[in-house]
Amino acid sequence: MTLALPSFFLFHPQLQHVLAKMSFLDTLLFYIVHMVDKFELWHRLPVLLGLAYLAIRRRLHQRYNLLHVGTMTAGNKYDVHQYSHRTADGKCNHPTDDIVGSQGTVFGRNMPPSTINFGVMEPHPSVVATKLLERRKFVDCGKQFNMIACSWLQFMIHDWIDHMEDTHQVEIVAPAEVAAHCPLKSYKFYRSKEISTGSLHPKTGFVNARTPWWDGSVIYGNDEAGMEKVRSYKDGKLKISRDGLLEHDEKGISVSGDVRNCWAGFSLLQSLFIKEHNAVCDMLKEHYREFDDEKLYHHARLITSAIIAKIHTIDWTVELLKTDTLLAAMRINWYGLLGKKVKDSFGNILGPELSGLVGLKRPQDHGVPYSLTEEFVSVYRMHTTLPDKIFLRDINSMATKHKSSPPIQEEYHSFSDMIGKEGEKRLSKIGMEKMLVSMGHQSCGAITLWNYPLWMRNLVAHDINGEERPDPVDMASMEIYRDRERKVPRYNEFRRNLLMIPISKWEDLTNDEEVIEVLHEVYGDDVEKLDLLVGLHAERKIKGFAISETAFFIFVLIASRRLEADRFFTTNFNSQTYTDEGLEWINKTESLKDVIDRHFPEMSKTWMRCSSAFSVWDSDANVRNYVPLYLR
Ligand code: HEM
Repeated sequence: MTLALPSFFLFHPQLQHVLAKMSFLDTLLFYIVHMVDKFELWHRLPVLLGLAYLAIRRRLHQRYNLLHVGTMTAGNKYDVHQYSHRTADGKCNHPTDDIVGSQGTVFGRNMPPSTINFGVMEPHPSVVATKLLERRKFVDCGKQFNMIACSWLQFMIHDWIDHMEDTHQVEIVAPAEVAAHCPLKSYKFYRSKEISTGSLHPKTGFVNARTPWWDGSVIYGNDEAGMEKVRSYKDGKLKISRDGLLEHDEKGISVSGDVRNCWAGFSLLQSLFIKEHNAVCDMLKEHYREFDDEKLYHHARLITSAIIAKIHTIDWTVELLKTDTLLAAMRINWYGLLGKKVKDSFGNILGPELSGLVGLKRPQDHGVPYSLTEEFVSVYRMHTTLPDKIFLRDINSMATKHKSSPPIQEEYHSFSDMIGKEGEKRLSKIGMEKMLVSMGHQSCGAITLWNYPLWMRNLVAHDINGEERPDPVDMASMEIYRDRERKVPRYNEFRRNLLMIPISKWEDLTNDEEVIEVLHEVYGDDVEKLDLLVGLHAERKIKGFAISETAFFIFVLIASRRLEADRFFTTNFNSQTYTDEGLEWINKTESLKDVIDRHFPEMSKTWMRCSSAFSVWDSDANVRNYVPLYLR
């Protein structure tokens, strides 16, 4: 039995194709979602109804937006009991296939590769970058998100994804129309490495150089060699220098799990979580005297990775999507509808909705082996969050009653000076505490058009080993090229594939007349041509959201998947694998502020007025709301 299609979708063959595959129940659920979307309603609904909408959406995306790229079994069976820890390269996590999720596996997809045949140069990426992306005047995020939150983004990206490159180069030459405004008239870069998948659809895929699991590889490395480099081989600990910052090799490159395109704020977070790892080792050693270096390392890695995942879930994301519904949704992902107290007392006995995804009896991949996806990479292109300068605070002065000190006027650094080896040198002069307090007080860039840092249009990018490349690149235009090269659908096709209502005119996207005028200039009247990155930055935002709704729906699917598909957050999230004390450590850590308090006991008391370490530190704390969350 089929239901009549809403008129919005009748003209879009790909979507009809998806609907044709839907069961009767899913078609019905899709109609509910679609009706709510027509009235742009879900985020205005009371919390419980909003949660129901998101639950339906997630179910639909789990069924229709997970595409495996490659053959279904790539690896071998193995004895899970031999691997009660995370391996260096991400192997041996999936219960029956040792390769799934390991370094060097192929990116999955949330939708078929783009079917619309615009050329990779249409319109020219440098035109798009110059006319629609490049920063005119820095737009910040207000008090919602600070530079720690921005660095956290990169800290996570470098845990999960990095497209491997080919040896063939592409050259992009700016056309005459914009050449005078492009810092680089031409630049070269390597194509993304595309390999045959051995399956029919898609026939090719792109390779992830990092382990896609939430395994802390940003500090632990992505393979044996990376792991060996960072371990001290004493009491399970990782290498860290006396000033609390990363150690450096003879070339001045930091010793850490990931060194590519790093900047001082990113390396600061790496140091903070190495400190955390080492503190966990001390705690474990005190309670489990029989543990040797190896056991301490593996347990501390599991615990620290879980803390990172928990902070991202119930602290960072809650600040990114600051609404009651998302506060409830993210806490449900970790603790379930019944909340922390019930879960702490009884464990995960009632399944994903009531007890959360963490601690489920079995990992759940919805029939598609775990990987991160091309679309996930694309929606995380958030370089507009990076500012032009980093302002330093004087932490020796007295904090004012707003727990703030003005930036030291003469003490700021151009952002580009904070990158790579130069950035590391500056960071060691600034020191960890001053940098953390300064980043806490500075708002990061807003995810909007005309906010792409100009300095990134002439960027010296790094090789995988942190060495500077000889040829600078124009990141703004390269990002446009990358999505097209990887056949990620453009904005409108992307929305249709995500069961969202496509736009039919520029006014559906934004009210900003100036933006509409330039969209016309670049894309004419053809909304199908609109690049995903531009659409995500132009889209009207939901109140409280720092990102677009389109990007958010990919997060709804993938944020859950990172937890529910991972054996170490499900079957093995128990005291046998983590130890009792380890679970207790994770349990009592609810936020980044808790981690900061552990290592800098006076810092938040003196400098942080707000509730989360990811909002601007001199902003007001959340006002206590006496209405229970689910009744709001
Ligand atoms: C100093 C800070 C940063 C620098 C220098 C930097 C630089 C780069 C470079 C050179 C690439 C590779 C581009 C390519 O070859 O396609 C890249 C990729 C990327 N960056 Fe950044 N980035 C920085 C911060 C961030 C932040 C804050 C985010 C926020 C989410 C971010 C998200 C991404 C994503 C999603 C990719 C694509 C990865 C892939 O293709 O697999 N980056 N970045």
